[in-house]
Amino acid sequence: MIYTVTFNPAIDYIVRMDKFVAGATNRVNYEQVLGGGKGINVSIVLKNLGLDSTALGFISGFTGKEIIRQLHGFGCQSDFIELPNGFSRINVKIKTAEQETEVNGQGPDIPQEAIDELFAKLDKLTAGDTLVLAGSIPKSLPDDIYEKIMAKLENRGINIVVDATKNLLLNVLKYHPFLIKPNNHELAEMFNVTLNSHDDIIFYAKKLQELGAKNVLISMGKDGAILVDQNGSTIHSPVPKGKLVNSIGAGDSMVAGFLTGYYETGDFKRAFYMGVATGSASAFSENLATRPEVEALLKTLI
Ligand SMILES: Nc1ncnc2c1ncn2[C@@H]1O[C@H](COP(=O)(O)OP(=O)(O)OP(=O)(O)O)[C@@H](O)[C@H]1O
Ligand SMILES: O=P(O)(O)OC[C@@]1(O)O[C@H](CO)[C@@H](O)[C@@H]1O
Repeated sequence: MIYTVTFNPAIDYIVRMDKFVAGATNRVNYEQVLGGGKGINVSIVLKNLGLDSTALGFISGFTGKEIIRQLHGFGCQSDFIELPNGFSRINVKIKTAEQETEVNGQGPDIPQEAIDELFAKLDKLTAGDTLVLAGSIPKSLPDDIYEKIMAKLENRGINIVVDATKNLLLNVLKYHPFLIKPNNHELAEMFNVTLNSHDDIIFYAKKLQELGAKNVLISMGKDGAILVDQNGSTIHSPVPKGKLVNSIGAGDSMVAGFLTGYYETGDFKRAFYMGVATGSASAFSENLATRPEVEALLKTLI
């Protein structure tokens, strides 16, 4: 079974307007309310591609109920821990033709008993399971929480995927995650460098491998992606042709596509192209990628 963990799920309130002026009253001409957060997006796209998963994490309040309602609407399973306090955050994504502005909520505090409950659920995972740890964690938690989860699950034959930034990611590398997916900006930030070429990106992706990651997938938005896999092969792919509509969740879709390609074929090259096609299929659509959209783009890549 695949499990995803979202520590800080969100309602994504996506609005479009001609122009956004800070300090003024702005009126939208399009709005959408989507249940999200990185792990939840991964679960939705996995389901769209034909793979079952169980979404874990913490949920709270009226927004939490809506997130679960939408997730179940996609046919996904969930086993969230309901917090007694606060409400799951609302993340506002403001889009104009020129720019995207995000205002992400902070989310509820997570008490120690709720963390213990999550650890008890994770303790039931067995060899052959996959665990996707994705997204930021609320301010109330220490930034070694992913590390603690991985330490507990070490040597149990569980494939762990981590999609996180900075220390949250760097601290888990010694536990040999199966897959990590920083974007090129996050990679540069981690090493405090400027990345000027694909060779630079490959060099630092390999450094992440030296630090312990097995497969390193670097996403580069409209410039495609690079994979350095556990067998030492490196592949680059541009994105397929299409029109950008909404890139929110493109990275999560890429993770879901990679896992689907890998579990269907055991082939990293196929997994990589499936990841790129799935990321782009989401970027080219208002909603997260569907299987027919992914298959259509995949044909243009390989
Ligand atoms: N403008 C775009 N055009 C085509 N494909 C895109 C575009 N943006 C993203 N993608 C696809 O999605 C993949 C992941 O995108 P990106 O690098 O933006 O991830 P990310 O930064 O993790 O995104 P997010 O945090 O918004 O989910 C890219 O490698 C590419 O395949
Ligand atoms: O604050 P985090 O957890 O880093 O990111 C949260 C978020 O931006 O990520 C998803 C897109 O990847 C959205 O559904 C959600 O709003």
